[in-house]
Amino acid sequence: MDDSAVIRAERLTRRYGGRTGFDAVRGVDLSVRRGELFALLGTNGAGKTSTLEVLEGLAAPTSGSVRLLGRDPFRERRFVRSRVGILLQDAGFPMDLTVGETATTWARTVSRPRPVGDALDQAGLTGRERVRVRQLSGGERKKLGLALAIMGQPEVLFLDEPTAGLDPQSRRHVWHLIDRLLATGTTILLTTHYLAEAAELADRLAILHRGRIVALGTPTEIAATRPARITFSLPTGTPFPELAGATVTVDGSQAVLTTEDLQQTLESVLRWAGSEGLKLHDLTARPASLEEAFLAIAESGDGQEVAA
Ligand SMILES: Nc1ncnc2c1ncn2[C@@H]1O[C@H](COP(=O)(O)OP(=O)(O)OP(=O)(O)O)[C@@H](O)[C@H]1O
Repeated sequence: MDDSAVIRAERLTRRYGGRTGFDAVRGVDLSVRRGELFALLGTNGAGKTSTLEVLEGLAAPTSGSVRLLGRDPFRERRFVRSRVGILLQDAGFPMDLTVGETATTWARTVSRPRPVGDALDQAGLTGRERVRVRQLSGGERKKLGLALAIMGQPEVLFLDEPTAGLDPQSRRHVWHLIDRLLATGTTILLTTHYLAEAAELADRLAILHRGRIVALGTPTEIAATRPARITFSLPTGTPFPELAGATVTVDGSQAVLTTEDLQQTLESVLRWAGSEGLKLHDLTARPASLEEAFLAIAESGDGQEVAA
């Protein structure tokens, strides 16, 4: 296990409802390095929040071990609390306070608060200080949660679905905030259902499925566990040759090839088209996306570990 890990879980399990209860997390091993953004992905109910709460120290593991900044986050709350920021999915703010009052009250509870105006500005709430929490939209409450999570200038930031429910512009704003935090060395663990967001932001990610990690690696490594695709159209009835290493499907004029070696297959296709004097219309060639890898895992029943 990596000694430079800021967050570390070994054989982590979490069960709800006692001995005969439900195992939401079933033996998770992961480590997050200093300064990295690690994304935890998974279908609804896969166990992301259940895992996060244990890593944050908000719940004890049923078994296994967790280290946050080298400490037990559940037993050593005092130590980790001043160094860690947390955005919960449902923050439960007092509804009668204004945004400014909520932020000021929170700033008094952290040891190294940034200026309240700065935290609100970073989270995209400038000009909303006097608005009561009950009058905020769902997206604005999310932003308030973000402002509080970064208030203490944390070394480690846990973000449970930070962009869920945000409009595209606000989502982009949060991405820029995340970029700035990473640039100052913050370590970030986030969950998201937006695969393009994970592909864009994450240094590494894990896909949880039914409480187990079934894929772990960089977004590119995980996408590469699925075959690449080449598509084009050609005159109906044109005979198409067998190509080593590729699966070819021709439906009318539309040809779809899947391959583990995109470059080699593409070369073969272009050589064949050249020798036949054919023009391939609508030609596309691309590696698999993270979304394709995710869907393959989600549809695969129990799933197998696909990368490490
Ligand atoms: N307090 C609880 N008591 C019993 N079961 C729970 C409790 N909290 C969560 N679960 C169950 O544990 C499983 C994992 O839930 P969890 O919230 O960790 O999933 P998730 O991956 O975060 O899902 P989502 O993407 O929908 O937020 C689910 O089947 C859920 O019903």
